[in-house]
Amino acid sequence: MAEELKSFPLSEITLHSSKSDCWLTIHGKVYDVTNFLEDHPGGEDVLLESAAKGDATNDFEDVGHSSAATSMLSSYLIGTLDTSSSKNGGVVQQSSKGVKKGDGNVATKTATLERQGSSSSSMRKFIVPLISLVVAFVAWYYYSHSPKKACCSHH
Ligand code: HEM
Repeated sequence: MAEELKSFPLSEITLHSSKSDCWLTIHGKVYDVTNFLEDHPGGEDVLLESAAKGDATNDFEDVGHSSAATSMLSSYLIGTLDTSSSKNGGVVQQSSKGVKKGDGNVATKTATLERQGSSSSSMRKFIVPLISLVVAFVAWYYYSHSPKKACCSHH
């Protein structure tokens, strides 16, 4: 009898990050490691930290766990990661960073545009009087060196 695994959004997994209730997700599967905390050769703290993030995939892989460790996972399996919540503004596996990064990029782009906008407008503020000055100087130069003046001067 194939049991349907329950699916949990990442936001719910992160709620279970205490010593007495500790869930984490690795490769899209959700594990309740509460009873494993004390037995984990890497210590309980790392598990609790990963649980607080929810997605422990990278942490688990970075350590280079043995195949024995990987096969232990199945005994703690309680469900799968619900990725559909991302469409409703939720967070998905490995994408909480991505989402934030995306927002960050938009913010950076906006800031850059704003900066460009303000710099180009300050450029205009600077260039307009400069051009007026140049025009005024050229006008004065031609006026004071005009042939008419030279012709009518009696020096
Ligand atoms: C349910 C998930 C996990 C299981 C079943 C598990 C199991 C194991 C096992 C059996 C070992 C001994 C070495 C080996 O066989 O590879 C180990 C070591 C280790 N684990 Fe995990 N682990 C899990 C999750 C994590 C997570 C999320 C981290 C986060 C960083 C982590 C960090 C470590 C570290 C640092 C060691 C090395 C300990 C040492 O060599 O002193 N583990 N783990």
